[in-house]
Amino acid sequence: MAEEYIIGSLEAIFFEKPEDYFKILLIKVQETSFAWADSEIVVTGVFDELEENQNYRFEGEVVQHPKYGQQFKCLHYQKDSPTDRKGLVDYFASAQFPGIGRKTANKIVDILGNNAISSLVSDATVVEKLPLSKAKRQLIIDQVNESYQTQEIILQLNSLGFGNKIAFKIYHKYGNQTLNTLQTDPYQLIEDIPGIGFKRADQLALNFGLAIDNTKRIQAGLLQTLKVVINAAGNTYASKTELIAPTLKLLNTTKKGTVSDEDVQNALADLIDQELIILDQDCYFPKDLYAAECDIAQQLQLLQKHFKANKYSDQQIKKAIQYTEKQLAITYDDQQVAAIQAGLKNALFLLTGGPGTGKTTIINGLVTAFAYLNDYSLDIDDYQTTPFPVVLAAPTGRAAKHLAASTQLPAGTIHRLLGLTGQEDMQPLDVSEIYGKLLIIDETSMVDTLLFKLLITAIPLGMQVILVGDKDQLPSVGPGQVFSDLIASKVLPTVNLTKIHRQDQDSTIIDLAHDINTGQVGNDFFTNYPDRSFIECTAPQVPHVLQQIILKSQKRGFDLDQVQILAPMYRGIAGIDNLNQTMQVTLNPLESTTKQVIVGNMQYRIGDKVVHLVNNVEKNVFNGEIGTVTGITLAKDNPDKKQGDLLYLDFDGQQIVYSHSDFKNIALAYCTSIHKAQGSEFELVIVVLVRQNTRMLRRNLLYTAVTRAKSKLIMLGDKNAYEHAVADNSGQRQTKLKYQIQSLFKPDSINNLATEDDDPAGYILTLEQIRHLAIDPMIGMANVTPQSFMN
Ligand SMILES: Nc1ncnc2c1ncn2[C@@H]1O[C@H](COP(=O)(O)OP(=O)(O)OP(=O)(O)O)[C@@H](O)[C@H]1O
Repeated sequence: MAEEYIIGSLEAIFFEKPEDYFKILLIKVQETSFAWADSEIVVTGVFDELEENQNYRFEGEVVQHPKYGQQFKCLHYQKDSPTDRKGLVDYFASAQFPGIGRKTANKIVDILGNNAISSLVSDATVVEKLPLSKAKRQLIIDQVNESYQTQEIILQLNSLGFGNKIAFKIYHKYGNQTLNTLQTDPYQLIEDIPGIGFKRADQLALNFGLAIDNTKRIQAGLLQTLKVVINAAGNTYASKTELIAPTLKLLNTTKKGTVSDEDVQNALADLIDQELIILDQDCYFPKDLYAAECDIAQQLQLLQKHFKANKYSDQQIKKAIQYTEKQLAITYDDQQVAAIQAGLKNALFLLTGGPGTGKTTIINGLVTAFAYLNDYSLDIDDYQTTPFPVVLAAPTGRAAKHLAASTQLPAGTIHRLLGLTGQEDMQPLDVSEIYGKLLIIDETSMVDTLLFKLLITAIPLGMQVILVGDKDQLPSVGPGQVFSDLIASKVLPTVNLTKIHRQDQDSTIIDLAHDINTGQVGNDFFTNYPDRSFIECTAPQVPHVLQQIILKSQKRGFDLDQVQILAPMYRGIAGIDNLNQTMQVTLNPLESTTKQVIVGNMQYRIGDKVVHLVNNVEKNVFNGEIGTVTGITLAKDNPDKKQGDLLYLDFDGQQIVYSHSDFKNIALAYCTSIHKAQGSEFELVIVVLVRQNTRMLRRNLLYTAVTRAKSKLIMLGDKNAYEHAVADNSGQRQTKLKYQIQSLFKPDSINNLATEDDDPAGYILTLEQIRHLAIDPMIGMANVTPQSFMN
């Protein structure tokens, strides 16, 4: 269909969404290619900055909006440059060209003719024909370029396959150097423009005829490989071997020539010279991760240096602990007392321990004792004008809520604390400074190197910091293993809690977690207890067995949100994707009247359990949070067709409406990855490990999965997959943070309280042979009622 057009001036911008340049405009019509009786028309589309009263030419089509009637949907637009004598004279004599009056404007049009603007845009040297001062000539070129070159460049970017949204981003970055940059160094776009990766830049480069062995291409290939290798392994650096071969593979995919090993080695040396890759003792770092590890170590040293040691006497601390014990009606054991003392005495203190060892109990104790020593009120209402002295934060929304509930104090996510939206395209340079006297971070093992760097550099000197976590859990999703590196440095005050305090007579889950942690698959590993059972089955049997378990658990009173299935991988018959489909069919089947929204190969229906995949501070939902679909409006029933289908989601009582562009941020959550469940706990956890997952199976993965279970645990799958997981303690990542810290701290200068793990209280029991599929998965859970979980 031929495109229609409108020429008209901008009267008003009704609506705009700056993040994706979408706007709704009211245009005063001058000319149209179609019949239009009104003097105005509404135009919608993606636009860069527009000037009111300026004439534009819009190309596109007339559409019928169900509510607002006929509108013009614009696909391309440009400033409509005057091409008649009067328009041109008005233009050059306007306020845009200070110092040029009508007389000079007439002269300009005499010399350059009615095509004056296009001549100036396409060839700046024509300005020399004008009998004007150098400054005025420059003014004319600058103004004309600013007004008219933009659209030329956007049109060219469009013709290279960039949509308007990304084209505007590119143009804003490079201005009138856009086309030059694209032709000479398209790989620069990977660094500068979020959304452009190596593949797209390489396509562009090869189209522009860049040689296959061009140094910039090889360097971009190396940087891309480094990024991929690091993200896949979670390390903060790569070895040379990890870099060279995959880079060659990446670059030699075209038939236009080959890149040699020597070319890659030379390009690598160049990148090191330019400090775009940092080489430190055979380790190749991306510069941001290298800098982050150095900055973390330095900031830790600064915090330590500026901390007023011996602020409180031993006597004062003793008194504060006695007060706290009385206040909280508790008697701390020796380890716990040591932890509270260390937290009060040091600039930075690390507290680690497995489930039930009293981490939360100590956070509460520390806050109470700290407030007592400093005579601070812990009543938030007393802080209308001054910041609350104790700042509590955690890496996920759920962990933050848990922290707030267990301390009865305000707690938020680290992102919110730092003023990050969670959708930053790049590592932000600045974050909000933290105000307060004591900072406590829970679930620190989930914080990656780059986020930790932002956090630690936002802490004012003099503020005390307590990092709490379980060092044996999975490390962060992003590169690094900050919490365990800090502990492993052995130069920072640390207490490793080993005594289990949870007094649950029948609970064997915590013992199992501790066994896993010490690498023991005792004979009772696969035994069924009142609170846990194991069902042996192969991958193809998993979906059916799970169906039976879930239906039974429902009969026994477990709500859907109390039960969580966890698996390590997405693909395969026992993978997360297939298990979600199976569970959806079982728990929320499609019936003739069911409304559903289809997104790729996923369907969402009212009642479905969903997980949020990214942090969204604006909507106050975070990566890993689990919610429910509570409503659906299908596009066909939505008067505002532009919105398409809508999903109404409930995250912990918070209602959020999601339209099409948000759907990529959610997934079904009957089954989630173990990583996504970090920082959350559920009454009943069902873990699925099968032989196909062997590549992923590590001790810390199974430990993290098992410790998500509050009261019931069902393990499902291949016995040897579990045995393999327990045996494989190779979950350590490659980082240099530990060494960076050690290089700045003298080991003897710190009062290191790290306690070695006690000898594991081993349960050496005989292996019970189970005829698993015949076993009731809820074995031992017969007396469970919903009330069991209410207390
Ligand atoms: N000294 C103590 N005396 C009595 N009970 C204690 C003591 N320390 C901890 N507890 C109890 O032990 C249980 C576990 O403690 P807490 O919740 O602090 O551990 P945690 O390490 O935070 O566990 P998780 O990581 O599983 O949440 C709680 O019920 C707590 O009240």
